[in-house]
Amino acid sequence: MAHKKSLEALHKTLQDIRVITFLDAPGGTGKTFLTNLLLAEVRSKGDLALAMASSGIAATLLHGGRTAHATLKLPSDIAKQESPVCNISRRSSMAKVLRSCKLIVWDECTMAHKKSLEALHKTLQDIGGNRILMGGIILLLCGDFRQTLPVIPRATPADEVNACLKSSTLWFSVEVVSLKQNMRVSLGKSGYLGFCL
Ligand SMILES: Nc1ncnc2c1ncn2[C@@H]1O[C@H](COP(=O)(O)OP(=O)(O)OP(=O)(O)O)[C@@H](O)[C@H]1O
Repeated sequence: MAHKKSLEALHKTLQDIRVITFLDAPGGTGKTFLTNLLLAEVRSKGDLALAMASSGIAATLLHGGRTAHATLKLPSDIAKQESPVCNISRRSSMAKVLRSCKLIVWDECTMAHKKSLEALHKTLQDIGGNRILMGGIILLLCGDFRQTLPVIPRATPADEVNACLKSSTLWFSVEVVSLKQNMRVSLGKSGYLGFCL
């Protein structure tokens, strides 16, 4: 299997609650395929796995996926707030879901504002009543920084870089796993491979 090594590396980092795993995957390298495999693995054991994405279209590709804004109830003016949190109270049903969740997958995370990740971190700590990274819940971020960075209206490139996840203090806790083989091209016709390269 083409993803054997990446899957092993992912399994290893996903065991460690002291790190956030980032699946670095250029287009066509099988990120959606692998993510759905992991979601199915967790759910097949009867555990809860949440799937979300920064954009609606990416969310539709994940099994049971929803947008990050809808799932986490992120404030719409998150960039303007000093220290935002998700609009999820400790006693809400969503807090219950998050408390019993084994894995959270966030696809196209590179489009998210760094404050969204920080808001999730603070909210999970609050809900879990602890000071552990992400409240002790395993988080898998997926995306490709070579594609779209956060969209900040009327911003300079510097503002965009400053808003991106890599500028967050939480990025020091991120372990990167990379996918390199383009599965879409290698599985397709050789003519298409020539066209792409
Ligand atoms: N390990 C695999 N074995 C067989 N087919 C695979 C494997 N990984 C990916 N594929 C196939 O390769 C194609 C691209 O995979 P996928 O859509 O998961 O890539 P992606 O990284 O999410 O791409 P994009 O970022 O463009 O959405 C799909 O048709 C998928 O079924």
